[in-house]
Amino acid sequence: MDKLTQMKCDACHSGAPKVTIDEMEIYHKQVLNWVIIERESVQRLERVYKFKDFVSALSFTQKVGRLAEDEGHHPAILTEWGSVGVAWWTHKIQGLHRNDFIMAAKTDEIYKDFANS
Ligand SMILES: C[C@H](O)[C@H](O)[C@H]1CNC2=NC(N)=NC(=O)C2=N1
Repeated sequence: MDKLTQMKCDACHSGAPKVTIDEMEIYHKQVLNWVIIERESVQRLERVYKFKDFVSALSFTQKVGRLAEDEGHHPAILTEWGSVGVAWWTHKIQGLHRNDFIMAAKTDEIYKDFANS
């Protein structure tokens, strides 16, 4: 199984396939801190990251935003004092695509720079 952090997102299009249950299980093993949750009939990946203050939370948010722009795939983000909630799903297919697991893994990589601060 290739590492999600080394993959690039595919261009999103409405005909793109959602991940199968088997793929979901395989990919989820690399992003175990994320939950797969269905909201308004759309499956998504969600994780809440903790920070020492708002400035750190905002800095992390900006880095995730830059990653999203670089990959052309964007999250829902809730930035608060001390925490940032991130959700990944693919709007075009109203569900989970491999892109979302790639982005969750890359979001975890960004957090490594903050985890011990
Ligand atoms: C035109 C643009 O690339 C597309 O609309 C992209 C933008 N970012 C996206 N992000 C997410 N999460 N899902 C999408 O379907 C999506 N589509």
